[in-house]
Amino acid sequence: MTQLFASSPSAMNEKRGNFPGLSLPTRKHSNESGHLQSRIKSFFRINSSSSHTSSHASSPSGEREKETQGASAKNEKSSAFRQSRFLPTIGRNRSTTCASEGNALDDGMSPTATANPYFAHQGQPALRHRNDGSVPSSPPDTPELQVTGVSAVEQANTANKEELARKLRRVASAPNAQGLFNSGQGDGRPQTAEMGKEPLIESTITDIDAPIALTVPVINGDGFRRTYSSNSIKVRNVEVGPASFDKIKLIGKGDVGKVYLVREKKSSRLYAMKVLSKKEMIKRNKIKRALAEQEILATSNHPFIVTLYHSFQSEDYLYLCMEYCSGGEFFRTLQTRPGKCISEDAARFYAAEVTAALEYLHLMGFIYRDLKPENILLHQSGHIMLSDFDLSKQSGPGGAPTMIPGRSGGTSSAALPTIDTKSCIADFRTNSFVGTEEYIAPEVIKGCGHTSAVDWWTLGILIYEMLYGTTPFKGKNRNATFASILRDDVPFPEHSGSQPTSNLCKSLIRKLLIKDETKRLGARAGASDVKTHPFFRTTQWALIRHMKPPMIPHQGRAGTDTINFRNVKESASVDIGGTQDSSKMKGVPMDSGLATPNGELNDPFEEFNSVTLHHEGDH
Ligand SMILES: Nc1ncnc2c1ncn2[C@@H]1O[C@H](COP(=O)(O)OP(=O)(O)OP(=O)(O)O)[C@@H](O)[C@H]1O
Repeated sequence: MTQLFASSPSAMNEKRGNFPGLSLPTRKHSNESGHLQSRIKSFFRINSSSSHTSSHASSPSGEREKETQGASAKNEKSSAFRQSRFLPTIGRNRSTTCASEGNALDDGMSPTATANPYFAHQGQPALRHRNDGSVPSSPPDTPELQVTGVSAVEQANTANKEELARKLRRVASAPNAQGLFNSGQGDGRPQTAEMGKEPLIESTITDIDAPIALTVPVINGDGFRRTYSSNSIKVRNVEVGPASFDKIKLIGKGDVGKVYLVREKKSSRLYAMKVLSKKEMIKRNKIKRALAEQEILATSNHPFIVTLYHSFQSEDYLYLCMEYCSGGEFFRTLQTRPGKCISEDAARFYAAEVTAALEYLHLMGFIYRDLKPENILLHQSGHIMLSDFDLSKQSGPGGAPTMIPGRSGGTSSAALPTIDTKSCIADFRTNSFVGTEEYIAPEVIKGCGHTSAVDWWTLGILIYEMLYGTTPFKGKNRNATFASILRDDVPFPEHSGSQPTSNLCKSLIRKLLIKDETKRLGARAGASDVKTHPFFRTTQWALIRHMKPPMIPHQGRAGTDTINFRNVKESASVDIGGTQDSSKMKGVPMDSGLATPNGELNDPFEEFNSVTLHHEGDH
């Protein structure tokens, strides 16, 4: 068992730039709750007869880990996707950031974008490439807050560690480079038109204590409605506010937000609190992304997807109170390994967990779109947890998952019936230019729309990076990278220092990295295609949550020792310990420029849901 993350990071200067959304169709979801629930129900009905990822039962490690071992039928059902919930623990970390601060139309939510962002904009400075390893500026105007649990020495060392962290850092995620691309598209103001204008026709949670959960506001017309649909989550009106938490330490920083390790005063539990500046979101047109992230986190219920416990807002900030993944970023783990890579067996383990998480997301109608080691967090136990859903996209109502009979005469796994989760979002295409430079799929570069197949492409890149310590199409600049993505075969270097890669593994990578998305592995039946590839022949999908991860994060002495996180410098601290009740603090920052001609203020954050989510098994 390899113990990890203790070593100081070696100097690294690699960078990956992330992309902005160019345009997306407006979110139009009708009757989602019903669809989601029927999807889930039919999935479980089908799945009960097949071997599947979802039997993730209890997590054995960690004093704060929670187990729910459902004995009842209801519990068995829900436990198929999440039999265990983890409670917050420990850590130290790197963060992902936005690469650019375009002033465009948010989120790729503009309805107009059809331009090919690569060919139309080659050479433009729009998509900022953070080759200098710099860390974007933090959200400004964040007042100081009392910090507990951080020694003066540690704080004094921050500058040096920050320098190391910069070298370690290579990613900029979710940039809003739209401004780079979208001249002539829109007026550059935030897209508030489809936000919060439609009258609410239903705004109550009909039975917040019911085990099968429900719909929070439903918005009329072509608006979307939020749904929280799970047998094991109870949604309640938010039970906490900023003053309910003590801040311990800043552990991550993005371009509109910061992530703090916090302790809930009442329960003493640790959480990761993502605090997003409204002002910055408005400025950078990232409002919809934040709303989408909250929705996806609140809807998801899977052991490999970070758990949301509370979401609420104050006048200046949105708050997402999540499970604390004390193992930090998988990226950091990789970077601190010799050669920045891991063995094929270890790669198979992480690839399997990621596949399970993607399968779940697709089943729920979400395309993740930003898979990369930076967005894979490690739970204290060493299992993965996907995070950072601000680039994710929710499809409209899709089909129910269907059953694919096993192939007779195939391998044992191929002989089993499988689920076609692709059918859940099969027809959904979106056209944002989003992703991370080295991970971006050819169809995204071409700008002709993309589907959930982009997630299988990124899985191929991830597996490659785990094995080779670099990505396959990385060029000397963005255009070279894009050209290579569009044109080149996957290189499999075989120099003396490189570890041998099996033919099965190469076959999987090649199939995931097929440039034609319709021929790519996953195009036929989604995750089932991937899971039945012979590379995973030895993978026990149903037991994967019970397997011992190849690398176990170091634990600090105290739960608050964030040893697996980099030290993030905080220029201005967010006052998460304010005294006001969050529910009374909603509103638009006064200088947001969102006043209508009549002087009324549109609140772009009106649709942000303030909820507390009780997960089955948590106390
Ligand atoms: N639940 C968590 N547990 C532990 N650390 C976390 C958690 N969530 C986020 N972090 C840390 O904070 C960092 C920033 O989080 P995240 O990527 O979600 O923020 P972001 O503002 O969306 O960043 P970006 O601009 O890169 O998208 C992560 O890279 C990670 O290091």
